[in-house]
Amino acid sequence: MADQFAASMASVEPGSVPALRWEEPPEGPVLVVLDQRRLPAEEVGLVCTDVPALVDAVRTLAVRGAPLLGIAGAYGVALAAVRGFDVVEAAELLAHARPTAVNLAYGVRRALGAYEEALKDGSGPAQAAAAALAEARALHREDAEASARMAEHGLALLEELVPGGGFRVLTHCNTGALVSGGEGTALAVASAAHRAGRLRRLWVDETRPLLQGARLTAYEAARAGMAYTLLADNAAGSLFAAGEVDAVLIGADRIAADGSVANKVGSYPLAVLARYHHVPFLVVAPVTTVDLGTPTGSEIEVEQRPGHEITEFTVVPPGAGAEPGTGVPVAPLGTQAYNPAFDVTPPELVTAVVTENGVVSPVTRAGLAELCGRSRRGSGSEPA
Ligand SMILES: CSC[C@H]1O[C@H](OP(=O)(O)O)[C@H](O)[C@@H]1O
Repeated sequence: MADQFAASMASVEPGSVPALRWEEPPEGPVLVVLDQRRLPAEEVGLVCTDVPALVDAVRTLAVRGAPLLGIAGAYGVALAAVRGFDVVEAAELLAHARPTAVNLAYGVRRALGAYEEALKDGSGPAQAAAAALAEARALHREDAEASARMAEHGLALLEELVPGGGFRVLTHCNTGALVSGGEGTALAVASAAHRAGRLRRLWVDETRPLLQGARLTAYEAARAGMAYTLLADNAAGSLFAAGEVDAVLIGADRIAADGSVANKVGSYPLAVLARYHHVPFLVVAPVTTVDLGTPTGSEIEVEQRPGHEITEFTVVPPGAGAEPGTGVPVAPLGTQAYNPAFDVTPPELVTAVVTENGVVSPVTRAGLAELCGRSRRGSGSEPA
């Protein structure tokens, strides 16, 4: 199965990488996720035959990125239902696999809701499982559509904010097709600018400690043929000082009702740099990442990850395992490490939030609520 998936990857158009796919082999349905821990060296599919396997893939960031976590969570509920596992228990495990990205709980709730609704309407377990799968597929499609519309709105905003020559855009972490049913969020805007011949340079923060930028954004940018340059996170300040950045484009894991943005750690310092250097700081996220149930940024739970991600340098070589703690120590044994996966940027440092329903700038509670209100499926959601 994994080989088939890898083989299918080879034929994938540059820039559009299937980050996950539902498969129905004779031995029973599975969710195959592209193991992002092994990129860029290997394109290997991780075959999840049950929910614990998917939960482990989420926790170890084999599958990652807010919108994709929502899609994976929804398929996970469907997997539990079609394989006759305890669906409510599976939903609980999935929704709490990682705390910060609101999309995960949202996707789980979407599929669980469809399953329970079907049972309430008198359907049997098989039909209810089919309803959960249909909802996961719907969420997958919706996210792809949202990605395309975010790219349109984001490109139009860049044209407005950065008139004249091409854009030199700095991005952090990874926000492309690897986090989405489509081409992603912030990186989808950069891809649209690239296709329009307007992307002069994509500055790619390596994004310590898990190097999503160096490993994943560089991989996606190279496949798409973008003009990109990788930099150490610490070097971003000197790029701003040299006047080399026209705009910052980042994604989000949870946007609170007041417009506070939780995103990969290192986003907040970029917002401060952008403000000091009068550079637009743009957050690109679907409305499913806006959580009107969380009033302010101080209520967002920021995931604290294991210290070995900081004290060891871990790159999964081809064919090797991806077990935690298999890295090369870069600090003395026993070193304590502070390793928040995200930080929170206050709304006053965000120039605009770009969603599939449009742009809000400045970022206000009312503006966000209005954008979310335009959605068919409603906005963000209370955590499951
Ligand atoms: C647009 S979702 C991508 C978002 O998720 C990343 O976090 P992680 O790699 O830990 O899943 C990062 O915050 C990105 O901005």
